[in-house]
Amino acid sequence: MKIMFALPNKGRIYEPVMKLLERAGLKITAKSRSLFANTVDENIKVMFARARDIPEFVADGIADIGITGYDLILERGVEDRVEFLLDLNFGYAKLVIAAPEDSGIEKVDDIKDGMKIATEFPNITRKFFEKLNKKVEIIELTGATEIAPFIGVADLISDLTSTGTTLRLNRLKVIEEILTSTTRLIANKNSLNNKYKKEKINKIVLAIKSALYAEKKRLIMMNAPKDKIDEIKKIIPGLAGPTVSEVLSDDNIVAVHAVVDEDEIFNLVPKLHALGARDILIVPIERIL
Ligand SMILES: Nc1ncnc2c1ncn2[C@@H]1O[C@H](COP(=O)(O)OP(=O)(O)OP(=O)(O)O)[C@@H](O)[C@H]1O
Ligand SMILES: O=P(O)(O)OC[C@H]1O[C@H](OP(=O)(O)OP(=O)(O)O)[C@H](O)[C@@H]1O
Ligand SMILES: [Mg+2]
Repeated sequence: MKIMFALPNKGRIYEPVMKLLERAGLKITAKSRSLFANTVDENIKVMFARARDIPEFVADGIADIGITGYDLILERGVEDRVEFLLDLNFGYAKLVIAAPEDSGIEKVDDIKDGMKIATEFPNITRKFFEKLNKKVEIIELTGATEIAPFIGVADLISDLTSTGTTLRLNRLKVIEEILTSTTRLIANKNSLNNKYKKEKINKIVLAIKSALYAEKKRLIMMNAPKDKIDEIKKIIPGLAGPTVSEVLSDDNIVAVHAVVDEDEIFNLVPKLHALGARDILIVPIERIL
């Protein structure tokens, strides 16, 4: 029995998804006809689709698992029909309501019934205004939404913003945040009820999890004076404390290695150096299980 894994074929999250899978050891081989691909595991097949279509494919069981944006899952309205397995913590964007800087619209209360709002997210946006009991007109666009207020197509937009550059360049200001989105690993619920498929899916989850975890960690290795080892142990947080091993050529020196947070390295290295540690190596880690 095979697992079908749906991945974005292009767009913002294509590159980070490919890199993550490679780090997770789930390498994609033999990309045939560009829509399908094999992986290093002959029972895990990949299909490439638009990120926007992946929620539906996973909900319907066309794919057993998939990677796509949280925003796109909500827009399709399939959030109750899929299982959320992992937050991959990239593809960060906020869906916001924005208005032209000089529009006089400062807050949601300033939005009047009958105003037009352009968006690539008609369903989420409609629901948002329904909750507020406002009768706005939704204008569905498929991209470059930012232009809509300036060509008379809409009064406002509901669009994604990440760095804020696009909004700023187009002289638009945020009125309200609707949701925050990141990239997610999701699964079909029936697939998780199938013992064989569940086992395979768990393998994928573990592999991706270990790669995500390793991303923020570094392996630090050094030679240190034996008599300073207690002090060194105190300052190295490490996963399970450092490993200390003998250096054959020198009785007074020990080799130390430990896994530490990437963010700790900057402050840690000078302290280790001051304690006499030398040949300090900082190495990226591919996976931690
Ligand atoms: N500026 C951004 N920064 C980070 N993530 C983003 C940004 N814009 C969109 N995303 C996220 O990327 C995912 C896919 O969106 P994207 O727009 O890349 O897909 P697409 O519409 O298939 O590609 P394209 O826009 O190139 O046609 C969505 O879940 C979205 O939230
Ligand atoms: O806040 P920023 O970092 O500037 O990013 C926001 C922009 O990114 C997305 O567009 P994308 O590049 O996907 O183009 P699209 O509008 O054609 O989908 C989004 O729709 C915004 O336009
Ligand atoms: Mg886009």
